[in-house]
Amino acid sequence: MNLPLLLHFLSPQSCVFPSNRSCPDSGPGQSQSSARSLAGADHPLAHCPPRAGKKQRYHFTRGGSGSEKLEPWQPYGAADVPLAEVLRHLGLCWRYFLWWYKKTRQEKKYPFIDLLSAVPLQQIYGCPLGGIGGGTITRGWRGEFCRWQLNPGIYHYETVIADQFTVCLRRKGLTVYQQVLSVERPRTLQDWNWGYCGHYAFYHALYPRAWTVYELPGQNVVLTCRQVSPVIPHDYQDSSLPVGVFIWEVENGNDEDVEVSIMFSLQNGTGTKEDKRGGHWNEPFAFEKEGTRVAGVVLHHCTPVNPFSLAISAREKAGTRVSHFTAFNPTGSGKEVWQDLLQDGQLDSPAGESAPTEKGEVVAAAVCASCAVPARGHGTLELALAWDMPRVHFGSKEKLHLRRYTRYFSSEGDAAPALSHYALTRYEEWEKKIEEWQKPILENSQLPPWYKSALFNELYFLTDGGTIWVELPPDCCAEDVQGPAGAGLSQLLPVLREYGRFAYLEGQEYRMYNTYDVHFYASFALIMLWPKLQISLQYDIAVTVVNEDVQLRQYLMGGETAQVKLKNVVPHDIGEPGDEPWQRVNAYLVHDTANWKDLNLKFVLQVYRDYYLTQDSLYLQDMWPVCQAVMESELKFDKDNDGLIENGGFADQTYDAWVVTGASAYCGGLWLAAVCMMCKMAEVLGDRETMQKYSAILQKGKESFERLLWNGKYYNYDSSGNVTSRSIMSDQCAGQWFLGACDLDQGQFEVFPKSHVASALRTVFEKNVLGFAGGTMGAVNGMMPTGAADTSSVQSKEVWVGVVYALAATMIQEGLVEEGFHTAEGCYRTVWEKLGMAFQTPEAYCEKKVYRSLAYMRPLSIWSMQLALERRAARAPAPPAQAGAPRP
Ligand SMILES: CC(C)CCC[C@@H](C)[C@H]1CC[C@H]2[C@@H]3CC=C4C[C@@H](O[C@@H]5O[C@H](CO)[C@@H](O)[C@H](O)[C@H]5O)CC[C@]4(C)[C@H]3CC[C@]12C
Repeated sequence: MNLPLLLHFLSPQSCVFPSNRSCPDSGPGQSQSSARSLAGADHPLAHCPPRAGKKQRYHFTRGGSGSEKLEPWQPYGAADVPLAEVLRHLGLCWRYFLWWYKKTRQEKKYPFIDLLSAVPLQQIYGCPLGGIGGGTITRGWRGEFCRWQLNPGIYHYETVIADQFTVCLRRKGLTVYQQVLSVERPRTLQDWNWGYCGHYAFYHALYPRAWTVYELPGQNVVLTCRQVSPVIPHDYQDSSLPVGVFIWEVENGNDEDVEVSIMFSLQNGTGTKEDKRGGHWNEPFAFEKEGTRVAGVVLHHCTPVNPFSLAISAREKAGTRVSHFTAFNPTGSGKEVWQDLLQDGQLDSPAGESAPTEKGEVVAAAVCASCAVPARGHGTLELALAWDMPRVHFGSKEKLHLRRYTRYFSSEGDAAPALSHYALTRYEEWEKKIEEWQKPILENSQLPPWYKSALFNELYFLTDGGTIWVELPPDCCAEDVQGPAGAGLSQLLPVLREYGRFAYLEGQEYRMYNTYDVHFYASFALIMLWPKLQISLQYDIAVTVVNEDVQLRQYLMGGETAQVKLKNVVPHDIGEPGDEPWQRVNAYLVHDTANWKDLNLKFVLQVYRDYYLTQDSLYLQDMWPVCQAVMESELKFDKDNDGLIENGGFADQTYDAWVVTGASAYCGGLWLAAVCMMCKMAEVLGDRETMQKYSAILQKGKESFERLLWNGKYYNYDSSGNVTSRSIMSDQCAGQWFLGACDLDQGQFEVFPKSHVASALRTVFEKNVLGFAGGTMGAVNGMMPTGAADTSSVQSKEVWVGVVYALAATMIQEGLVEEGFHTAEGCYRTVWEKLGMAFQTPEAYCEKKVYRSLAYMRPLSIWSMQLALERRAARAPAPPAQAGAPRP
């Protein structure tokens, strides 16, 4: 049964309202009761898309006008940090302030982290539009176009009020209903009929798709807008396209025919001051190919840096008419457009382009698709949004980059019509592929619905993480890519030529690309869904390893001066969008990460994990010398030669404000896992000498690890003997997590005794999960054995969502399946439900009031839960009816 029919059968019959402007409790700010009655409701429509069983609600859903009370949480501010902590970091605060002042006030640039003005929390976001690396436009769950990332890595959080869908219904040649499908009542475009009653709409999102169901009060007509973006695992072509499609299904519940028009209006720009700079213009277009015609308007946005065009369009077919309005003033009353539509359900469609805007002027355009829907029948209207910024400069403007999609479409800035046509003729195929991919998981009745929502919806960050995917210039030679040191990687050029270069931000607020200590967690999503992008990213990291940047700079945390990048160490990140990523690495200057203990290990762990999952031997061969080089660097951290590295008495790993001294569960565990993988790789590659070297280290190191850190129940935080060295760290089994993911956790390769791993995980579950916030908010990073949270650092008392998903995966790997799901569920419910942070999952939150760094990379680690589940299912003899189901 197709979706509209399913919806039709489930539609409530009681929601018929006589007036097209009234709402049960109308007015600009709707009452909470109407919102709540839908938001948490057992509204029948909440169960529908996409073809879910009635009892499954595995999407992110919202309803109503959205004014329901969500808790007013705040980004971390000075007031939330204990005085002792501030005093401890006085030097950092001062150095950061000086650096921030120079960056923002003198150089007029974006800082890579702006601690002094965090992005304010808006609990409005829904599913973003667009494929990978071509820019993203996020819509809110109420339908607004509100988050923009067209310049790579740079976000604008601005609702553009002219960007709307409007419906017009006509019966017997007369317009009977015309409504902007928005709950807003703005001061501009006041001749439009705003204030659609949110009570009649319901939103569902299951990334990369979303559905909004609108009942039209008093009309007995139901509209479902299905939003689709081309995000298709293992597809490296269509997944790169900067497009989104809106398929409007119309259900006519009346005994007479109705003519339905959907108008899509869009401002020329993204709601910034650039929209008023002048020189922008609009142009109608029609694009016909292989018998299909698509028509609409291209909005040329002519900025000096990174100019782009937007295109709104609809597909013409028998019975569907497409019309347009080339240019109107979105800051005026909007009367001309409104009346034009009202008159006959179509737009005027003048030929010719609009005059370029004057300075201070803003321009918008509209496209309209109309069809007749028979009595008790249904119709479909297909509209699209495409954006085309093929050539991009980062902040430094040194290098010109061509986006990935220019491989398939023009790079001249004229591709918007062709992109629109392609999207409108291919989206059905995309949907089929998305369904094929998602179906086995959605239909697995043993998986809880919240997990299905979390798994797919958290994936938004792969596109909306400031993501950029570019082509290697055709004339690019090995030295351009490898840098002066010459990495000697045989597959570097072939891989980058074939799959391009991929980078995503650590977070929308932490603007560093491919932050490697964090990508370690998130990389599961990439290796499982777009493995070639993970391989390409690893080649980029390998190149940076062998190169250096001898420039000196002062580091903010300790105040020491040191080189930007040392040879033979993994960088923290590959640069920031405000500068020249890939070219200049290590935008992060809080610590000198050459002394971090986790980065090199995380490279080795990913290399073997990637090899294990892809069986790509050429990749393994290329990465092997790089692994050896970074392990040699790392060996220097084993100062007492006991086979185990020691931390340096500062926050020298991903928990970059949590000090570690001596041997530690986190870095020591990662080290042993990496040493084990070195042995395994040496075995695969037949390198006996290296195998022997690392086997000896592993023997010694395992013994030291157990002796220094095992306390009978779990591994101590560190061996310093400080007051908090017995802190229970939720991430203490990170090494085991990777070993388990590669089936390297038993027999000859067992690194951590199985009984110790089980005991440590049970302790974490009991203390950090159940003992924190009533067991409902995931796992706190650090917990004292007494049952009080470890408050020794700002980060020990935080919950890190991505760490929690990784912990849950480790639990599942170790057979603690129920515990794993309970642990992860706390984070999903906290972020997506309690805090209203849909599609902006933060790095961290505390038990009360504060969170840190919205829209963050690490939570993509939820895909490691999926890997763990798939592994278990593959290992278990599946009962015939439930093949593929996890066994609790
Ligand atoms: C003016 C402030 C609002 C108040 C001053 C108090 C400060 C002394 C500290 C309070 C909070 C600290 C910050 C917490 C987080 C940070 C993020 C970090 O960057 C990335 O963080 C990841 C961990 O979340 C890490 O894994 C990544 O590799 C990092 O790229 C940089 C340090 C800091 C900003 C930290 C600094 C000190 C406080 C502001």
